[in-house]
Amino acid sequence: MACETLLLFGATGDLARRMLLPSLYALHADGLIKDCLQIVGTARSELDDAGWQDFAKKALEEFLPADRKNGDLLATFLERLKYQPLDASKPDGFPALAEKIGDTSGGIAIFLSTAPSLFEPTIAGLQKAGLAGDNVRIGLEKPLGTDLDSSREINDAVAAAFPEERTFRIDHYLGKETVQNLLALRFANMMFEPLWNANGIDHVQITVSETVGLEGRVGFYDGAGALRDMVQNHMLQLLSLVAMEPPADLNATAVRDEKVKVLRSLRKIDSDSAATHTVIGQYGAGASKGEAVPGYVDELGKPSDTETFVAIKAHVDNWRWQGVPFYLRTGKRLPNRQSEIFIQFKKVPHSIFAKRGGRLTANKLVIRLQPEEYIRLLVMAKEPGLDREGITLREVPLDLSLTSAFAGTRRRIAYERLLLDLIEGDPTLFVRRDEVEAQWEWVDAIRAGWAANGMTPKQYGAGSWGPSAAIALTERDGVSWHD
Ligand SMILES: NC(=O)C1=CN([C@@H]2O[C@H](COP(=O)(O)OP(=O)(O)OC[C@H]3O[C@@H](n4cnc5c(N)ncnc54)[C@H](OP(=O)(O)O)[C@@H]3O)[C@@H](O)[C@H]2O)C=CC1
Ligand SMILES: O=C1O[C@H](COP(=O)(O)O)[C@@H](O)[C@H](O)[C@H]1O
Repeated sequence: MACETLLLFGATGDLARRMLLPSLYALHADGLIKDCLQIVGTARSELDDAGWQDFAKKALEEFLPADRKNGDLLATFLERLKYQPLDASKPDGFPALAEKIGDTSGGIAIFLSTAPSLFEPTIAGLQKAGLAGDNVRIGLEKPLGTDLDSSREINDAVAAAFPEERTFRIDHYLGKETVQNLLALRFANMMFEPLWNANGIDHVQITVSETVGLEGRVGFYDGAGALRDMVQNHMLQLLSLVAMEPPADLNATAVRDEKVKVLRSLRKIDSDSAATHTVIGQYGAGASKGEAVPGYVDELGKPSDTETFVAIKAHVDNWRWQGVPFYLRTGKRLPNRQSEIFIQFKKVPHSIFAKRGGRLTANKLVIRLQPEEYIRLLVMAKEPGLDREGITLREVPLDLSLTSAFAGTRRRIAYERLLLDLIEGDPTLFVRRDEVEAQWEWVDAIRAGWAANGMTPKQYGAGSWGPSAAIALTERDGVSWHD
């Protein structure tokens, strides 16, 4: 039987250059994909096989870490690569693509790394050329629409050719090692689960902060904004992993069933609550990592009301999380690149140290996703001494540095895992249609609330933690952001 093909749309794009080709090289170098698997790239650019191999070689030279570069492996990797020029918006080029692929009996894993406006014609073309059979899976890069309606349209177009079990929607955060570790932390340890609810937890914070600005993605970002670019997908996926019930199994259905229950339990933020439960900002000129940087509209070259920062106070209305706020915050041009989940536990019900001067701070758990990966539990300890003038208690960290605990293990980039799962057909770390749609439904209501309240982004200086209103959002509840 013939071997499988990986068919990559958007083969000449930025994502292919920075992430997909380096990830595929890593899978090749580690012997994780079959020797016979061919990688067929396609885009409009008029390249031949050698031209795309050259493109890939340059991308790998630029984006592979020095210790991963190996001339022999690079040569054998490039031999896998074939290229077919194609305008995916037109059906006539697809038969030539099918011909390039050749024998499809080994199956095809398709990855659409193109704008979603191309998904519909691409799928129609694939179908017509006989490239959408039972042994074909399709991976879809985000964004999956701009709202619930457009997302449904995309999902319907995909579903016309690919049933849900062969549709793999990418959220690259699910491929990150520490995100998966969240499942291990919660469900492979006995100590957290009894406290992982409204009785034990005061509030949760999820921060995904970036130092970068527009990074050349002007056209896309200004039409999206932080809510749709980051919250609708990555942050709601993180929230659902933090808040979900223990799945009965690690299989795709069990995990996704539990996540979607959380997403459906999110309390709607609408025109009544948008102004009190959300804050939007847009960066002005400032400094990033010590260097002066222009503001968003200067980078963009025109006035804009697009938010580059959003903070939200969310609630999961179910038994487990009643009364526990989930504060979400994400933005561009913030002081650090830092993604983390911060769990603030409740205070002990009674302090036996109070009369002796001992002051208690409630426990905290920090799950740092990037740039470093660690899990840190802050616990109270007594300072050594004879305590003649009272007991001094201090918060001390119990640290699990994943980087050092697994020092001999290479940290893979998210797309390595996701591409391998797509090739092998494991959907666990991909997003199901009902999840995406629940995410859009929640986000759409927020956007409608902003419009109804005439909310526009407040300015914040590049290099700051967003508008001061974002600080007020939590301080009103007596909570400080964990910076
Ligand atoms: N870059 C990133 O970091 C991220 C990107 N994404 C998403 O991934 C997708 C790809 O992003 P990115 O690589 O940055 O985008 P680019 O604009 O860099 O690349 C787009 C790719 O699509 C191809 N393309 C454009 N029009 C057509 C067409 N009519 N027919 C066939 N191919 C076409 C382009 O090649 P050519 O011009 O030769 O046709 C190119 O290969 C986008 O949806 C983006 O939002 C998501 C998360 C992060
Ligand atoms: O999907 C996206 O994610 C990146 C951030 O990803 P990370 O892995 O670097 O945290 C973000 O910059 C981009 O705007 C967004 O589209």
